[in-house]
Amino acid sequence: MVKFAQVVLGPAGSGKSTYCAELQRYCNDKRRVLHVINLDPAAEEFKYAVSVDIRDLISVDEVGEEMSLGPNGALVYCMEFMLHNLEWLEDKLDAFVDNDYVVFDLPGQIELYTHFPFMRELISKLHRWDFRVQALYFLDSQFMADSTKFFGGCITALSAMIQLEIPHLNIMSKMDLTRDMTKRKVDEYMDADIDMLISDLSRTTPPRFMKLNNAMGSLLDDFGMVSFVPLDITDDDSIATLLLMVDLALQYEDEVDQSREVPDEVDECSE
Ligand SMILES: Nc1nc2c(ncn2[C@@H]2O[C@H](COP(=O)(O)OP(=O)(O)OP(=O)(O)O)[C@@H](O)[C@H]2O)c(=O)[nH]1
Ligand SMILES: [Mg+2]
Repeated sequence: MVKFAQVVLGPAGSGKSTYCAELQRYCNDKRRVLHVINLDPAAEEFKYAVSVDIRDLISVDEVGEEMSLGPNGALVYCMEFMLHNLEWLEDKLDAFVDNDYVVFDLPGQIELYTHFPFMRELISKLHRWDFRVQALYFLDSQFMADSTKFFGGCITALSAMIQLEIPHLNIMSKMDLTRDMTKRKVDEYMDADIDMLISDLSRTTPPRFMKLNNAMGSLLDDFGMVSFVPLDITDDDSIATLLLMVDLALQYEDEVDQSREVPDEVDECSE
């Protein structure tokens, strides 16, 4: 029995929850079942139908009040609490059937993926529960404003990828906000030429950082971290292209086709 999961991560405000909502709408239109799981214990409202909500287990507000923790401490506590009570999540996910497609909407505090082992442990559990998992790391298009920002964003994406050790796609979200940029400029960032980025960076940083810039550049290049899939949430073709890429990576269609074939075989046997 196989299930499929996208984990949607990235900095605060990068468009993760909006993507989950739009992907759910798109899948509903195509009559494809998609469950969205909210794993943000500080979330306040949703634009999607929530199938599982971490706030039914624990929320930042409760923890903040009862333990006198600030918002980030409370968030870390909530994630730890969930990890210690993973049977709660397992029970909920057990209700889904073979080939169901699940999207995890995660909090925007990137230290949860880069400094703490929560996500890594959660993903290893998902694998044990027969999920094929794909990470989508969101950066929003304002990260293309300059190469310093872009570099910083790529480094956080790399850090998350190394921590999680699962198939990873970098997504450049909010592409509807880049309509006044030339296609050439956009293409330059979607599949960035590392030498060009480094020389751009060298113009804006003091000369003593040159070696560091070069080292970071070749690190990002080695991991293929400077290429992005553009996502314009206002365009269904853009959503379809991204979904197709993830489906191919997860071999979703193969699995669905195979399970469609099973009843025929059973019929043949019973004849
Ligand atoms: N123009 C535009 N705005 C967007 C897009 N996606 C999200 N937004 C806006 O950006 C803001 C943040 O979007 P969210 O989807 O809440 O971002 P998030 O990554 O879930 O944020 P956190 O949960 O705080 O980490 C909201 O005001 C959205 O309406 C997009 O594709 N285009
Ligand atoms: Mg969100």
